[in-house]
Amino acid sequence: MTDNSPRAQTGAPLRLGTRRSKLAMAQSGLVADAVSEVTGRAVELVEVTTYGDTSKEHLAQIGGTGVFVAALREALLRGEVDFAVHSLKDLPTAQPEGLVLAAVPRREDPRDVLVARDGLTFEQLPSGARIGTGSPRRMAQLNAYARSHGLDIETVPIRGNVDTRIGFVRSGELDAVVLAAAGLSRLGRTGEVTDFLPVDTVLPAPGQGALAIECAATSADLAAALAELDDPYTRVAVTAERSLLAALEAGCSAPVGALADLLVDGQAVNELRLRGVVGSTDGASLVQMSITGPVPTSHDDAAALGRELAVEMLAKGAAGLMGERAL
Ligand SMILES: NCc1[nH]cc(CCC(=O)O)c1CC(=O)O
Repeated sequence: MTDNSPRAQTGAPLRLGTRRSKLAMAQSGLVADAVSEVTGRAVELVEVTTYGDTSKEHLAQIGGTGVFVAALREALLRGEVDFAVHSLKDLPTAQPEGLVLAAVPRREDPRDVLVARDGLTFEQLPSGARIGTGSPRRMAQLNAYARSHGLDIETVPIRGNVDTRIGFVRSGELDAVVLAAAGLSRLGRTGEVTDFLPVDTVLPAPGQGALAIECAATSADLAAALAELDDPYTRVAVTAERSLLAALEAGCSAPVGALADLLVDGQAVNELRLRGVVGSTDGASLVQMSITGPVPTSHDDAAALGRELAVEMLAKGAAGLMGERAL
């Protein structure tokens, strides 16, 4: 297949559709530079306004973070932009017809972090500490950890961009907020992190820390060029994580955590481990399991690992824990 669109032939700048938020602009800017390098073409950012950017409603009520993605995808399908960059963890697991995930670049630190007042770590938070997070996944795991370690914390539902969320701590309204390390790193704000939460305590969202570069299926030449930015290990890991999420039939704001990592024995990478968790937001019940297999050599094999873990988690009651949410 060749790319017959006029733009492919003119050498005009490639148009990167992006949301206007600081995080989206930072992510798009990083990818724009990398794409310029591999294609030898200029890349221009085209702002696309999404319903999620303007709505004051609670995310859960308007259908999860997927709303941010929809407008970008429509712009791609209409040919108004040539490619788009998403946070992979915000992408619905079903790949829409007409669009391809051209690349998943090497993932950043997948962990969640704490930004707390007075430089406090999670263990140093005082009794009764109020921790802000809008994520049922983070609530479930923080509350479960607190229960099993005799800590007294309160998770407080919040939403908003990174500035808004950290603002709750700076204003003294909350003792701490939980954010993704990758987002803060891309914003150059890692210095504000007061604790990196171990993945054994809080397993990140499927795909957290990874970006997805998407274009129209008809832009075959562009897709091939973008594929140079793909990191095969990251792709395999996030494919397993997202397949677990899909097989649990959970949405992107469900209380599901997943992380696949490569186990290295000596010099050789020889196994992929996939860990998954589902919990009730109060932390009273948690299903946490892991599975290990040979490093998948295809996306299908990676997806199979995710489905296998989902079957085991469902057998341990995972479905009942997601049932408390409509999404
Ligand atoms: N839900 C919003 C969102 N989507 C992606 C990131 C951070 C970047 C990433 O995880 O790749 C964030 C912010 C956060 O969770 O703190």
